[in-house]
Amino acid sequence: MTAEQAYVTGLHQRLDEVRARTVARLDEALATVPHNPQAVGEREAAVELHSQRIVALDAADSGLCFGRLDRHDSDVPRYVGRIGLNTDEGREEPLLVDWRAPAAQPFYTATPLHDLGVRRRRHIRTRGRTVVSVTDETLDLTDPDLAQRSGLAGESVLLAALNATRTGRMSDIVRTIQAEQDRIIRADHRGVLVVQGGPGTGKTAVALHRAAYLLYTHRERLARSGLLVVGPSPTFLAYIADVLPSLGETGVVLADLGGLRPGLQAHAPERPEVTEVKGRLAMVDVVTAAVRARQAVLDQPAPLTIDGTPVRFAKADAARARSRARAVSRLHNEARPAFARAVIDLVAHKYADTLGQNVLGGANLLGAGDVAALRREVAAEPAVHALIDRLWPRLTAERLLRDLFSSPQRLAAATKGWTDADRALLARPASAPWTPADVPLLEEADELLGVDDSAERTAARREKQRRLRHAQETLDFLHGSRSTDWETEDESEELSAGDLLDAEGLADRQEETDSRSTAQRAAADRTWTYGHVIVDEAQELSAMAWRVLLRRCPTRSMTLVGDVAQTGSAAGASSWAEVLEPALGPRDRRGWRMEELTVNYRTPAEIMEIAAEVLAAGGADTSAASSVRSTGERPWARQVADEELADAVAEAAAELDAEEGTLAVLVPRSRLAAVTDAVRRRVPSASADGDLTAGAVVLTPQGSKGLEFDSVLVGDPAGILDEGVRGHNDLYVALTRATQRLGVVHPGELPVELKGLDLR
Ligand SMILES: Nc1ncnc2c1ncn2[C@@H]1O[C@H](COP(=O)(O)OP(=O)(O)OP(=O)(O)O)[C@@H](O)[C@H]1O
Repeated sequence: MTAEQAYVTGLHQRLDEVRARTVARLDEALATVPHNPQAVGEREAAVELHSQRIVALDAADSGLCFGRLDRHDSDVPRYVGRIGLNTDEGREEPLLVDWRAPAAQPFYTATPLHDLGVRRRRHIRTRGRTVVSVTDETLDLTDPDLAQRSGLAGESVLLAALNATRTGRMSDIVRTIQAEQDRIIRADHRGVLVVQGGPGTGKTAVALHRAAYLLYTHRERLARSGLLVVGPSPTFLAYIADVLPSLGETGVVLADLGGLRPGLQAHAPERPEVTEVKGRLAMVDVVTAAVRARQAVLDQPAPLTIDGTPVRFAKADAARARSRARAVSRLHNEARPAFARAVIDLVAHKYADTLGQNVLGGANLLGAGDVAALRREVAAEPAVHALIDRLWPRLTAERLLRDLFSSPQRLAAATKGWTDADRALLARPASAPWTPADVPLLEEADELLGVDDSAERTAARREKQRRLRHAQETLDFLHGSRSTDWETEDESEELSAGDLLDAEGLADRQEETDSRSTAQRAAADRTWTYGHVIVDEAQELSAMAWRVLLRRCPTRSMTLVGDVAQTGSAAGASSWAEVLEPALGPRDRRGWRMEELTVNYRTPAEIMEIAAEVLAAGGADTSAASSVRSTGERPWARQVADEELADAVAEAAAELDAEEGTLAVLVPRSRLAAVTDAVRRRVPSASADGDLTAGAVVLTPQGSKGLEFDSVLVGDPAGILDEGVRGHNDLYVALTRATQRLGVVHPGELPVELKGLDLR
């Protein structure tokens, strides 16, 4: 241990040196005064690079080095840690190998049967900069202890990590990644990789470590294109938010479906049946029909008056203008200027016809120049613009959908062939808040609307002209104030700003450079396409949501992790093929490939036994992953009268809250408000807003997706079974959130699936 302490101290010294040098470089970059737009860009890039590096170095400080490999063919040990470090001279074996580098892989995957040249694997545990323990594994088949081992790498270190009390924030697992997880983390980035695994198999952990691995391995490409991680809810995103920064990676966009649209937080709750309808692929046709319905023709001719002259705009004119516009662009707003031009042309010609006839009482003798003048007159007429707005309004996605869902007539026209019951699910007032399931619909609408940016372009042109004028004035002033008295050589050789720049260059220089990071720019841009997209709890996504994600990632470099046995939403998937084939084609024929995780690291065996019964009763064709550990603590059930449920749950919550670690109370949605009130009265530290670090939290099973707690208390399991669209899956999710202990409080009979619980 003393030798390892000396080595680790050396590594920290090296880390400090590298950090000091990076800080100096950052200071240097900040101090430079860029003289042209390119230099501004270079400066920004240097500042970004050094700042990122400092963040990564700081993140690596805690637990810097955690492994050592002794190999058959080398006397020099290989140390594995959070980042790579080398000496200035560089030497064959780096001081520290980044856990993501190929040279570190044997630390995670070497076994006695496939030792990959490794003789001994050493796990080094540190607190701050102090080594607190060293655990060795010899990968020697003749080792007498070998038969005792389970095949888990670094078993005692792993079990210590798994038994640790939870904080309400997920932490990284770099020290104890298991071989089956490592294979997925390092899998080829191309194509769609689906990771199926039961609860607690580390899917989320693997997905996030894969993000860090890909950023390390494809840094150049992903630094430009960005990486998106999609999770099921804002609570979940808060839960995982620390993992990537702790691995030194901050440039990743984290979003849930409701937060994926720039500038919108669509998180209002919604009935599951409504979410299901909105998630159907048929909604593409509904949105398409809604857009086309806004490209109207007239029911009857529209009378117009241009400068006192009546002009009749007929139904056929509207139809002609519409076909002309549709021929110009598929996109509604982009086609609008063409529609406006067509209407103005048609009105101008009619106007010309009327005037020409009026003047001469016979054939129209007005020339092209006259018609052009009349056209300008027509274009200035407010009534014509009102007509254009009525027939082809400029639309935002938000306006389109609000108008659609709040109008029974529009809705009926856009959902031909639907049942009245399904249609009724879509109806809502215009003031209703947005929900996550609306986001794919809004995006679908954007795709059909496009943007009519002619106004922005005109404004940008004007702005550029303004800057040019200002720049020209500045240059004129500089020239004007320049000394004309060329007395000395020196002075004549002095360059003024005007010699180096023309007005255009100066105007460009005033244009703001975009100094936002890739992640910031990506998150603010709906049309951004990412280099890689990772989706957690991917089984929950609807067909419409898949379209959004595939649009964000046309290269299909994606990792989808989830468990089809945990699907709660009716819009989600019960088999990967069912959801992915329509969008991606068949498995393994370049459509998508699948990897599986098989070991449950979270839930103790005692609880998994019960959960497996629930899974089987729900008719799942998968079996639950096996647990790596047992706690010896039996899960229990307590029966209470229905009207006492909230108080009894609060009582039991207070008992569990006295135990170490975090606590979740999970109840059906219909009980959420009453139980939350009761629990908050008994356990004052309980969080009201889903803050997982508060100690105790009350959630629905749906809201607990992807999370974990030391203690879980399920209230009214029969209610969970009854209320959910896939009730057994919901109860399965609830039971498998526990890392240590589980209690169930039930009114009435205990559901048969839970008969294995100890009765209290
Ligand atoms: N190799 C590992 N070393 C240490 N801890 C691990 C390892 N793998 C998983 N864990 C821990 O197990 C727990 C479950 O992991 P995670 O949340 O990633 O599972 P999951 O498969 O996403 O679960 P679910 O589908 O139920 O949400 C976490 O606390 C995680 O840190």
